Amino acid sequence: MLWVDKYRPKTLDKMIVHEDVAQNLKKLVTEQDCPHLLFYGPSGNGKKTLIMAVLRQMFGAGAEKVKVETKTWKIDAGSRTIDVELTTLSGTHHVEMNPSDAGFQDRYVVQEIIKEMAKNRPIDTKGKKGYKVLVLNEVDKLSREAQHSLRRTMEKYSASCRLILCCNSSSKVTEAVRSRCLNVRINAPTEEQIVRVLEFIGKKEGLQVPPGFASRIASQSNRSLRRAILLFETCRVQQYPFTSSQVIPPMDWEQYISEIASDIMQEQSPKRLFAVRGKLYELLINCIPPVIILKRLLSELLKKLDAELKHEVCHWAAYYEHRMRLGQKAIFHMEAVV
Ligand SMILES: Nc1ncnc2c1ncn2[C@@H]1O[C@H](COP(=O)(O)OP(=O)(O)OP(=O)(O)O)[C@@H](O)[C@H]1O
Repeated sequence: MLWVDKYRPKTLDKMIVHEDVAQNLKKLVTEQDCPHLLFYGPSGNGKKTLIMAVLRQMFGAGAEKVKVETKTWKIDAGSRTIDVELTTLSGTHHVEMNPSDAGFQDRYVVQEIIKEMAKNRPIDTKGKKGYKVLVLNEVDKLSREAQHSLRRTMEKYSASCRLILCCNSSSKVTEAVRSRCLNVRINAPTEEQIVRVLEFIGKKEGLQVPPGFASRIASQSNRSLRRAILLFETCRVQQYPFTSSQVIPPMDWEQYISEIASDIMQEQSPKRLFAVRGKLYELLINCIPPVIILKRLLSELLKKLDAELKHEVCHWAAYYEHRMRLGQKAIFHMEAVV
């Protein structure tokens, strides 16, 4: 098991960062009827970890037992029937899914599937009526229509179901949905907090970590906890015992993008564009999200460009990034930027 999974804190009391948020959530879950929750913040910093711990606090250790199901739903949309395939993770008291996976059919997922799940009210062990939790990931990627439907579901079934929404950017979630949830922002941890987590893992693994080594990893991690832990594990595989001068390798996909940026700068011809397209495909095949590729490519290009061109390149990158979000085939838009 990778360290990021092995050392993911399981309960709200064991959090090494965001302890204050965890304690507030604990109070909320134990003392009151929990509202709908919206977790947002940069990637790799503990949203999922907190959500899992909240579920554990609500339903006990049983919340961790989940089964993965991929089902095709037949949805009646007026004159025709639509097939929507969706993967869900379901436990006894909760269901987790990523409704934006259904692409432009996402509103059917919200209108039919989520509504159906929200309707059924479970009965707890004491015979009282309990509630079900639906965890929806990447809600910022949902279309407007889907978000409007979500708002209706939230209102109508609030007695039988609680929603826990998770996303990177709350500005892409409509005001109507945001205002019906308790918004929980999960900030990127500081470098000191990252060092604390790395030292904790080092201790658990029984490693000798030279002074300053953890803080070097933290400063290269871009304040992402997941990235810092992955880098730490890469260093461990590469060389142990650690030395204070040991090179911390960059992520290979990042290095690959930096090569693409050099290719673009060296020559601007159809032949080179063709070669770059192949490399972009390679990244997409390895499941690097297109938006992340574009962002990274832009930051690599900005390092190499003349000051007067920077503004224009940023403008076109932003323009095509927006179009990419509206469209389905990312490669066209990435190529347009190149
Ligand atoms: N409070 C914490 N204390 C210690 N380690 C943590 C904490 N929160 C998260 N981590 C570590 O950071 C890793 C990444 O966290 P997590 O998967 O929760 O991020 P995320 O914000 O949900 O990311 P994404 O938005 O990309 O899904 C976890 O695997 C875990 O090892």
